[in-house]
Amino acid sequence: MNVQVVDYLAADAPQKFVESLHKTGFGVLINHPIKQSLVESIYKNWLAFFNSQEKEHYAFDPEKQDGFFSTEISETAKGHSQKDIKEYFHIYPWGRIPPSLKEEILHYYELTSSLAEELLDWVEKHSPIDVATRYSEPLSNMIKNTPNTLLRVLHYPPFEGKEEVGAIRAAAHEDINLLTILPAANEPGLQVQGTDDKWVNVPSDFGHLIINIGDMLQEASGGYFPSTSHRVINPTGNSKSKSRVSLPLFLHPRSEVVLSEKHTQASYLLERLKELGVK
Ligand SMILES: O=C(O)CCC(=O)C(=O)O
Ligand SMILES: [Fe+2]
Repeated sequence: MNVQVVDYLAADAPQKFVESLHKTGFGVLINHPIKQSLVESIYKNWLAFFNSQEKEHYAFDPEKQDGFFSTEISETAKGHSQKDIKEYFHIYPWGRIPPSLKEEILHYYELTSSLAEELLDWVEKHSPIDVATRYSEPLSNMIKNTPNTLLRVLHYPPFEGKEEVGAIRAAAHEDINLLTILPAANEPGLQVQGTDDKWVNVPSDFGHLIINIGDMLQEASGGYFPSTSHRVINPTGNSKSKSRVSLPLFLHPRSEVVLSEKHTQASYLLERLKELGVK
């Protein structure tokens, strides 16, 4: 398993990046257009929010799925019995967002969503012809004007010694969506599982932009792009006393977009949520 670190500005970037996605389900970009100062500011401002009581005013809406999800109701990965050790806030442009954080986070949402359109064009252009003919419409089109793309601000709290034995920050899982864009977190821990089942660290230097395939692109590409398992392991040493903040953008097609002969975005999502027992 060798996740490539690709220079976004290099002439052969699209080809190298898409090859890494095909082989590992992950690709990492440097020299990309998302400013590190913006990411750092978001981490700082949202850490202050998570450390305040204000979050309690935004308890998540079970129907709409926007708002704050506490550690008590945090998700349990498929096939696992313990909750992940994390809390998070789900941002949709149409959803509830704390007013003082709104402008910055929506700016980030727009920037990364438009970068995603370019990256989906790269994926399409470098898909083998028999794979590309499966796409019901251009991949970048699938996310145009979508209300379904979700930005999750994640806070993994410092360890207090009271954590349940066996629980981890984020248990092994695959993402359900088309593509995920994730700036490197402020602390390490992200790992991906290779075809030999071994876990390897994803290159996550501060400033790296990590992109991974979700189940919907695996479905749409007939398995050519694998939705690989990943996880966030627990901190050791000094890192135990530190919060970890991360910011995955889960790109979702519009609900009516056809992914495969079997599924639209909506039917696929419903099937997966039923499996997870949340619908
Ligand atoms: O926190 C991270 O680095 C990854 C989070 C993740 O994989 C997820 O929320 O799906
Ligand atoms: Fe994930």
